[in-house]
Amino acid sequence: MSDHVAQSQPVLSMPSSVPSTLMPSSVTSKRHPCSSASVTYISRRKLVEVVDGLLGVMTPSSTHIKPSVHSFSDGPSDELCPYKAWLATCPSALASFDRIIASAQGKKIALFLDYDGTLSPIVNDPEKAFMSPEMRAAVKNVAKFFPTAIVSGRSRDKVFEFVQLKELCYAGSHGMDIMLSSADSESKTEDDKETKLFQPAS
Ligand SMILES: O=P(O)(O)OC[C@H]1O[C@H](O[C@H]2O[C@H](CO)[C@@H](O)[C@H](O)[C@H]2O)[C@H](O)[C@@H](O)[C@@H]1O
Repeated sequence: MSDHVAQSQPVLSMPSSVPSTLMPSSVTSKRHPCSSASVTYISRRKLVEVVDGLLGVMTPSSTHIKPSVHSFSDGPSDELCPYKAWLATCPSALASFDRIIASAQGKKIALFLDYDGTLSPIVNDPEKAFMSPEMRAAVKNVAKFFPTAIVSGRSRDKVFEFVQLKELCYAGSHGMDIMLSSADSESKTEDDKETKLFQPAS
């Protein structure tokens, strides 16, 4: 998350493709005073509702494999257990939702999601790591409010094949291959589409 122009409320950019009829009353869209961009103001209650909906669907498929104590602990003292020390500095985002919401205040929010073990359950056959319709709907919903990207070790095409949401950005091959959202590209020229869709990694 990066600092942004908001004063008391989070300020989120909304894709222009979202019809105003779909916007709940706690979300308003206004022309940004300093540019032609449309800026969406979302209430804290709505922010919690939208993100909480995604987390609710995501929690069961998220991998929570606690490493064996034997592989990490050198002795009986908790203080010596590297896994616990690591957790203290890198707590689970799913268990830190309140802190994340608090620190989102006044920031522009973008959402970066992993695919395997986050949006899909871990299964034996990688070709069958399907995303549930509920998960797809939850991700589609958050993408109405925040720029949303999936970053994966898989190829970009494979992740798109599973997810099938044009409104997202996709980074495949651990970020080496990036495709921006193509949801609003229909009206653009072929040159513009090429520039927008295929961004070389730097
Ligand atoms: O960066 P990610 O989106 O987390 O991708 C990492 C790897 O995901 C896939 O493998 C993992 O999921 C498989 C399906 O559930 C599972 O069978 C495998 O054990 C997991 O490691 C994918 O097959 C790999 O190519 C990705 O690098």
